[in-house]
Amino acid sequence: MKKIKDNLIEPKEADFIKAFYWENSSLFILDQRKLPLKEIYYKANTLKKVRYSIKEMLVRGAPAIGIVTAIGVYIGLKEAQSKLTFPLAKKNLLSLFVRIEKSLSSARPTAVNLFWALKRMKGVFQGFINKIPEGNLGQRAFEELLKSLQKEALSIWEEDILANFKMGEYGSNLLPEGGILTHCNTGALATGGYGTALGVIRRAYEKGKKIFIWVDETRPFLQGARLTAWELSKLKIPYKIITDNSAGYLMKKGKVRAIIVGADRIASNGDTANKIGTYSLSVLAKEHGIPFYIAAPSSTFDLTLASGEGIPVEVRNEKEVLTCKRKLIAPAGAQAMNLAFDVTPAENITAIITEKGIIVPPFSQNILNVLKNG
Ligand SMILES: CSC[C@H]1O[C@H](OP(=O)(O)O)[C@H](O)[C@@H]1O
Repeated sequence: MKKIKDNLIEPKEADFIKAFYWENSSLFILDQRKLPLKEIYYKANTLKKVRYSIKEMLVRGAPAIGIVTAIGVYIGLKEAQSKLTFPLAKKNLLSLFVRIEKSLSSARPTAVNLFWALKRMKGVFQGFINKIPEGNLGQRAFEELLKSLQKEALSIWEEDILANFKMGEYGSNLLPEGGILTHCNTGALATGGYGTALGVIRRAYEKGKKIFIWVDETRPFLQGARLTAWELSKLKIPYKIITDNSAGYLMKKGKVRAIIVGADRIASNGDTANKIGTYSLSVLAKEHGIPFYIAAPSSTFDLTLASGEGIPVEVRNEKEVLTCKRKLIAPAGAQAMNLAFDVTPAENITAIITEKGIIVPPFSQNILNVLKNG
């Protein structure tokens, strides 16, 4: 690979581009802000760079954010190692972990996968230091801790890919033939690989279903027009990009047989946070009697929440709405409200496709059953 400038490396060639890859203890993140025109990897080898890549959406998508967060915990500790003196007091190691956790948890608020991953990593961390009887940690023990954390992060990644395959299998049986509408990006770029909602679409197509995809452009970040279209082109799945405002009329004209989207946080009653515009789609789907599916792994559920009321909705910089390619598209001094997500009420959702099985209403009863016994 050639290094084109600090931390930006352009791959010579790649088969199916991954949202990120791990090489010599460094994380290379595909800068999704530059797709589909440029495929450039950002070398995230410090905690600050990992946090930056999540916050600025070089990497985005709930499951992908979770995996990168998990790897970020390892990178944060690895980076600190050279500045530590051993034997290291446990309390100092704990405060180092808390600093890393605080940094990553403030990157983006809505995708619960970020916090789920932090909790998984903290469990390994806590379990490890609890096994160290004395108050201090030697260099060798620290190396062992790093190995355990790296192993946990990589298994979170592998589990996600497997979950995608299972969701693809379950969901592809649900999808009808004909026009399928999807919103935002839920493919390999938003996950550990393969995709959630786009993984269901991909699997249905691989199984020979005659489907055609309506791709909501998904302003302002254009995850649909730039990322989903890019993935579908590579997969040779037929699609057309539509403006977000066209979805309703296509439904009225009978062009949409089903809608399938991803999720960033699902409450225990089935209320679901997803990219802004999802709620409107769900209302239109209900109006037109069109099935509305959510595809998400179990790591996207937040069972501490009774309903979607408690889901934090990210508000991003208004510049993302007011500009295009850094050029102002609104009058000078104009202001914008840049809600990055909305919450779809459970009653608008036909079914939630997970790697543990398909959850149907009443969600408040069935979510726990499927997630526990699936
Ligand atoms: C695989 S679900 C991805 C989920 O995340 C997206 O949000 P963002 O691009 O801002 O990270 C969108 O809500 C997708 O449904």
